[in-house]
Amino acid sequence: MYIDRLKLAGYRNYESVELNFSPNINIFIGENAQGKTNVMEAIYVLAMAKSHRTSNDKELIRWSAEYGKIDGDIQKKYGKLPLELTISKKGKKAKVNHLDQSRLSDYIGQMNVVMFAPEDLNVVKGSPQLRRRFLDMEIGQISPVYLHDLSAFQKILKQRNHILKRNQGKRDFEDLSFDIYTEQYVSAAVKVIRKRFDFMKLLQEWAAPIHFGISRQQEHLKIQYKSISGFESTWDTAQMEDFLLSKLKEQRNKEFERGVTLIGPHRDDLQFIVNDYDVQIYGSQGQQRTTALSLKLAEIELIKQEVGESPILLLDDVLSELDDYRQSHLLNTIHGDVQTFVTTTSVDGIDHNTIREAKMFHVKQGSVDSE
Ligand SMILES: Nc1ncnc2c1ncn2[C@@H]1O[C@H](COP(=O)(O)OP(=O)(O)OP(=O)(O)O)[C@@H](O)[C@H]1O
Repeated sequence: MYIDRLKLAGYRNYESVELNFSPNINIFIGENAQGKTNVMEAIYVLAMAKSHRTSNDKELIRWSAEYGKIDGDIQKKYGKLPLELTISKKGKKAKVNHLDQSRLSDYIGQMNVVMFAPEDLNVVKGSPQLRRRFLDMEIGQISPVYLHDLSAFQKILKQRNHILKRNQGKRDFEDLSFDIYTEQYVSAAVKVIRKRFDFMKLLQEWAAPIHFGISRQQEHLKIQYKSISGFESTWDTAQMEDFLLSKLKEQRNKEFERGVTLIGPHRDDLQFIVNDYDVQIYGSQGQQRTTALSLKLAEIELIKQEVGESPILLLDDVLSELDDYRQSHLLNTIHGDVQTFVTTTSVDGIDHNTIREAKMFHVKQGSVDSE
């Protein structure tokens, strides 16, 4: 799939702009703080109904505007798909094919993007929260059911935490409604973890050979889902539910002592193993970078397989950061098949053939000129 046309109104530093893209490579050049990332972000938001760099939607609205609007035409195998997202102080409204969507979780996934930005390097070395967010966003793109399950889980977690907080410090607390919440919590938590396990397995299958290639046949990458509950990936749903319930019983007094739910997908993590050691702890910066790149390339392949179309690739400020070998590996993988957006302050350090083939956009203070 590719995005043909994008129109921004009242979005970040854009008052109003309309852009037509190449289905292949599009390069956005400009000095710092001119609005290059804002365009990448807008494409991402159009796909995910959420920014990759803030959870506060109000930041997306231009300072002087009442609302921000992103609309774009996506070309898919079966034809054109117009998407529209309006962000106001009251919330977000989405349209597919000019028709209002009542639920955002039904909207997400119409258009698939893979974003690779400098902060993605933190997926390996940053906090577990970043890795969980990575997982949730990626699974959500290919599985709307996952987004429903995740929001059901978050709701029940909040309710359960509320009871724990209200009764914090009590020992041997007995309450029927808490037991009912716990049962609902277990079933919602296991649904989320089950899907994460399945996704990780698929991602690992794609990422391992890609990583082997980028590391010049030197490194074997393994990605593991680290469940705080101690689940095994081979367990079925019933085994997981029994196990989680018994763990929660064991931890009951501790949970009331702390006033929060201590076990579940909100505490889980991912682990990246290269040649039997943990890259997060022992990996060099180059190895962490290669791992992050392998993950992104694996995501492209995974989306192709699951959705049946290539996602759109957004490379924000990272292409010139990669050495020649990694850059050419990336460009060979996507060549001619994946619509790609690149932002950069200078074309120095970017492969000449890529520049020759690309449509160039010059960005200056919220206005864009194309060549
Ligand atoms: N809500 C907003 N309303 C108006 N302007 C905004 C808003 N949010 C951010 N900006 C402006 O957008 C500009 C930053 O744009 P952007 O993040 O796209 O930079 P960039 O061109 O990618 O630069 P860099 O190369 O440094 O990453 C800044 O000038 C900032 O003040």
